[in-house]
Amino acid sequence: MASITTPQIFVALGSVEPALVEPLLSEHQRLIQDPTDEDLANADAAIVRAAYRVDRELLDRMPALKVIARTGVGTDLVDVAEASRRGIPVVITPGSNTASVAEGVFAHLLALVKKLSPLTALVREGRWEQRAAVGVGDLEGFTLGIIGYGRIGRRVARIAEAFELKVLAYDPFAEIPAEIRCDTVDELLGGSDFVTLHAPLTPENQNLINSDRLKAMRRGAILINCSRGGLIDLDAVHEALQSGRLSGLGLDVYDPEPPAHHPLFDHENVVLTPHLMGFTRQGMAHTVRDAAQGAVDVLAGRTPAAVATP
Ligand SMILES: O=C(O)[C@H](O)COP(=O)(O)O
Repeated sequence: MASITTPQIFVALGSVEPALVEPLLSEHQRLIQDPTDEDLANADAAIVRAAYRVDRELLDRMPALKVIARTGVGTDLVDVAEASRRGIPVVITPGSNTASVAEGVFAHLLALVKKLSPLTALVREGRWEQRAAVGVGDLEGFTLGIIGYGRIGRRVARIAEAFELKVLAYDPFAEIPAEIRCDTVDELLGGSDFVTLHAPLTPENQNLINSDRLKAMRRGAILINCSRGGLIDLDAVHEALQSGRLSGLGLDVYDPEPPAHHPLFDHENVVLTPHLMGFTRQGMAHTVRDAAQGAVDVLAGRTPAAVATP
């Protein structure tokens, strides 16, 4: 007589492409998008997108959960300590979208320096205004300050070399070559024409870029944030754009997401994307597959490639 096996349930918290997950699942495992309360109650594994909060209350609703798999490395919205207290590992996917995010930083930076959005608008309107070129710059010879020197920060530094940018880096936890290392955030801000953030959102890093820090920046600097929205104080940054302290701002991340409209969104020297510099076609394929594979590994009793520590 054939035995009846209860399927293992993978719930997607936030949208994931089924075609990336399903090939990794056995015939006794199934992926559920938009899970109901009952699906959550039966879930063995949760594949969690960046903007989805997994707190104590949600964990209570998933009593059968054996693994959480985050698409990416940022676990600021996952209560890793509580999950670990319940014996639930939190799989992460380091490296899966490093190139995507690092390239995204340069997409924002180049769009701002080369004024792509306003110039596109001019040509679209039939206005051939080459005098606008006086506002268009280059990267070569300027200094890029990188706050957070993990995988993504290091990748940004490598790409920066090809543009012949000078690089400075600050990270209290990472090893940084002496010739580019800054000992304080203010030292980095004061020495940089462009600043990009690659730090995790922790209680200490909340509003890392606030009005005092903005005063430490070079006049006319450009700020790019493709890490976590909570790292910057948007009101202070808006003021800095209006006063000319900042000449450009590139944002991929917000707090909360999706964000309410902020007046700085209307500023012409701003480039805005909806948290997908790490979730490009390629970034999505790698992060979702790595996360799903990690969950499959845990359920099979294998050690996953990487887990978050509380
Ligand atoms: O889930 C996502 O949206 C992507 O993996 C991006 O997440 P990240 O900002 O943590 O890389």
